[in-house]
Amino acid sequence: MISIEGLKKVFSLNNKDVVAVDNLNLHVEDGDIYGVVGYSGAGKSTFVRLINRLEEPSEGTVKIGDKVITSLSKSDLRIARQDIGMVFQHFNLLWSRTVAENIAFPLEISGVEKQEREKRVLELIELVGLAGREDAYPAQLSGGQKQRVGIARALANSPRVLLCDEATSALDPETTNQILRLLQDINEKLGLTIILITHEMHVIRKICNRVAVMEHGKVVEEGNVIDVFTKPQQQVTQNFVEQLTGSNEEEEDVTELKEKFQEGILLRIQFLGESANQTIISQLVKQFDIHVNILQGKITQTQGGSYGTLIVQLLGPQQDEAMQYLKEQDVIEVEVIQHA
Ligand SMILES: Nc1ncnc2c1ncn2[C@@H]1O[C@H](COP(=O)(O)OP(=O)(O)OP(=O)(O)O)[C@@H](O)[C@H]1O
Repeated sequence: MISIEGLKKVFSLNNKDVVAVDNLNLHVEDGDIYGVVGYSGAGKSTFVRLINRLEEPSEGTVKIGDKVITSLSKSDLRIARQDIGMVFQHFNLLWSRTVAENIAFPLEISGVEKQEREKRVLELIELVGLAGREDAYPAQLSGGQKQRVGIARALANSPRVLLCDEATSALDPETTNQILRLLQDINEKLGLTIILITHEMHVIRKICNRVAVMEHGKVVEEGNVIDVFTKPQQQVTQNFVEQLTGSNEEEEDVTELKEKFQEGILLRIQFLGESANQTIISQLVKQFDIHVNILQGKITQTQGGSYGTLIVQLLGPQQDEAMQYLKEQDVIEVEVIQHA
């Protein structure tokens, strides 16, 4: 488990103090893919760099397993860092070295013998899907392939923790999805704990099981992804969730929908993540003498189930009974927008 207590980082800039990370507390369980999301300047990059002491904290402790990282001497820190891989937004590859040589680099530093090194490099190349490209130079690779090299290099010393600092932010959407799938695969295959920093909520949605939202150097909200997505508490979290659900636009549309669909009952159904909710609409149509007119909606999948909203119109003799049935289901929340 990773345990972070009272972490603080103050930079001094033109004789002014900038508090980048401010009394940050966080607990990450083994095997988590833990997402940290926040707007630019929230302190995410500083935070992730404090974990392996690429930045020295001003205050606080970072504990990984039974090692207090923040109290280690420089030489002990070097050894402890073999347990903490890191992936960067701009890959940070060595441009004059081939793919295989880039991946071998951390193994050379930790003194692994040549034969063992070559074997490990081949395993890693296979793992990240770069077979056949071992002799290419970074300049000859696509962005996604460069990041695969970055990931393989980060995994070279078989770390227990992988820190990803905006690992997909320089990539197009399709490549982002491939890299996220690779991270998920590695998490499952190797049981690796991943802390992933991002400003993109869809990255959190795709692969994280837990999320922390950062603002002004602090964690302002945290929890299981599905809980935070379905019941965001803070304004900043609501803004991030709206990136995915488009609920901002939805509010504007509701007035129009009410005018356009004046018959029957208009309902907003919020799906709360349980997989059981997926057949609710079809069950409704089977059980009651009604028509369901789906007017608007966005349902999306997370690691914890589906969530999102649907706006529907119920029409027919049993529309009230159908509405009552929906209200009794505890895997959804139902709000009556209009009842003719
Ligand atoms: N080396 C530094 N010296 C002075 N101030 C810094 C330094 N590094 C970061 N900061 C400041 O600390 C704050 C947090 O920056 P940080 O880069 O950690 O945020 P972020 O959430 O990662 O944002 P971004 O995604 O834009 O990098 C910002 O106000 C930034 O200007």
